[in-house]
Amino acid sequence: MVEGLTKAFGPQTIWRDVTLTLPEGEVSVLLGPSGTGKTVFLKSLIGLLKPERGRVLIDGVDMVNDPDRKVYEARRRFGLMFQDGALFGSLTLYDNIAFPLREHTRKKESEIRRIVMERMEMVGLAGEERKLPGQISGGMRKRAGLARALVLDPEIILCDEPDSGLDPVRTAYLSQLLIDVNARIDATMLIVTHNIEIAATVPDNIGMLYRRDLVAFGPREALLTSDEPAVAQFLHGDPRGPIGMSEEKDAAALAAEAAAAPAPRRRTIEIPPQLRPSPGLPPRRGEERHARRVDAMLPTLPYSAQQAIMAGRRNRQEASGHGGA
Ligand SMILES: Nc1ncnc2c1ncn2[C@@H]1O[C@H](COP(=O)(O)OP(=O)(O)OP(=O)(O)O)[C@@H](O)[C@H]1O
Repeated sequence: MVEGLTKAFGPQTIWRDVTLTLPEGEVSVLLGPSGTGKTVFLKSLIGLLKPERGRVLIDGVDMVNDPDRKVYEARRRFGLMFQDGALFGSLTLYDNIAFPLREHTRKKESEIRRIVMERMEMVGLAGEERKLPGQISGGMRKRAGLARALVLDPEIILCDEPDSGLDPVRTAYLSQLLIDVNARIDATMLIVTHNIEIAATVPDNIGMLYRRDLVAFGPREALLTSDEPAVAQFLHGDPRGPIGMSEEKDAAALAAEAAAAPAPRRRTIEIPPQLRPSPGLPPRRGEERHARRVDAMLPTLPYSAQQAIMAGRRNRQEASGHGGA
């Protein structure tokens, strides 16, 4: 749970008064233009960066204000998947993935071996144990990073741009892998990405950081149908709108833009079905909890979001009625 979090570097406020609760066992995506502080946000959640104000509560431990020893202990509850896999270049994949177990636990090598092999199998890297990070593709490095994030049985998994540098096919595989991991271990997940395809198909919830603020956080359908100008511009990848090249446009620039060419009505985004776990895996418990939460908030959501949620449920029922997944 994040409460009133504010982070600045010197005079530069990155974001302020961010409050949100990551729903337990659900998958959430954090979107936002480059430089809005998404990575800084992830680092603040695990106590690597210290915001000036606010709290991050993980099972009673405040990752911002509690003593380092407690924060370090609580960090074990997180699995972290960084952009480039953040692997040690001189260690084999096996030793990279075993690293947190050797560092944080007193498990015997035989037990470590069992866990590492199981996680490598889970991410499709069985047989690659002896390779060095420099000998494998970027996609494999990311999967190795994910395997390493999983060895301590995390309750919360944070992924920083898991798709960066991947082609669309590898990105689709990785999306499926993230959903499968969620189905297997029921961890709370937060994925930072610019990738609209991931945002549209993977999460239960989406949030967006913009103008030093968490402008929205809610069910996937609510964000994807949002008419908030910055959210709609971002989702459509449109140069017209409040988001500028390197910073927000000021009011004069926006007025000049509107006078030069009034923005056409944007098409509503077609909301694709959310990915389901691969055959043979259990249903996601987070999905069931999400459905119950959404039921409770449904009347408070905009009409377009309600429609999208109901349509998605109808499609799912029809698909399962016809024997589909
Ligand atoms: N340790 C630091 N010291 C000073 N400024 C920093 C530090 N880390 C990040 N920043 C600044 O904070 C801002 C947000 O950076 P961050 O990497 O979190 O953005 P982001 O939203 O993840 O961007 P991108 O999507 O491009 O990765 C940037 O302006 C960056 O220069």
